[in-house]
Amino acid sequence: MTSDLIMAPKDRIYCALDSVNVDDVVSLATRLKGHVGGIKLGLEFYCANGAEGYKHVAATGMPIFLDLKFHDIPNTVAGAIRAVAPLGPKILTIHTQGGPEMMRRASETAAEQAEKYGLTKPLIAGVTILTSLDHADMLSIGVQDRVSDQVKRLATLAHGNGLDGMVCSPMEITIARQATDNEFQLVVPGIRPMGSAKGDQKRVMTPAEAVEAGANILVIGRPITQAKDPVAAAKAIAASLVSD
Ligand SMILES: O=C(O)c1cc(=O)[nH]c(=O)n1[C@@H]1O[C@H](COP(=O)(O)O)[C@@H](O)[C@H]1O
Repeated sequence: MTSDLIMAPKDRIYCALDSVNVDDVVSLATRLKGHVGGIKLGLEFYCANGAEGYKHVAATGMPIFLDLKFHDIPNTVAGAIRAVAPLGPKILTIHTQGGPEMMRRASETAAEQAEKYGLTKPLIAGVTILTSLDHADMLSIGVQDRVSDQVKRLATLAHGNGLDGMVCSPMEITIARQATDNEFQLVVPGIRPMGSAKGDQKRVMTPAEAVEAGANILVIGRPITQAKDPVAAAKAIAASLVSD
């Protein structure tokens, strides 16, 4: 059995609201409330709107996954985590390729800051290999190993250096779980309901397949946000998830 922070199937879904428009994001976050577990704000939204924009979305009461994928030297990543910690995100991302010391510093800093501000420590999830990359892309940047082997290596490193979870494609869920433990939270983008466009995603599965494989959290953007009726799309995805 996987230790899971999530109770109802819909709570596994974090909808990626990738937009620069605060009003649009607040409006969609409000409409999705009760139908998904939370909202993911990423680089596009945060670069345009910063902490002030974040606070408008947080005011909807939706849990927020702040996905800024920090990737820098340990001191700089620790400083970035200190800067966003007071916002109280539920999940934060860093890149595992920043290495073991960076991951340890990120985790320690998140814990220190949570204590300082009386907040729950955010789940620090390490991004492994982006879901938009395949073996040929990895070869082009000099990584000879199969994607699954590299994800396994990064999973072991993340787990051993204080991270609470990791981001991987659905195709590596099984190998990531084997390399870690049942407490480790697997945050999984690259989710495409049957028949929806892959766009720039290369390593994908359906929501139900990903949950069956052991995903804790599903990150889903365009299949919900670009749907004619985003709430209906979110509800259909939640209904497709088998309750475990
Ligand atoms: O860290 C992420 O959330 C992430 C990692 C990854 O490997 N692939 C990936 O797509 N994501 C994010 O997940 C979301 C997926 O959006 P859609 O492709 O529209 O469902 C985007 O906001 C990405 O930034």
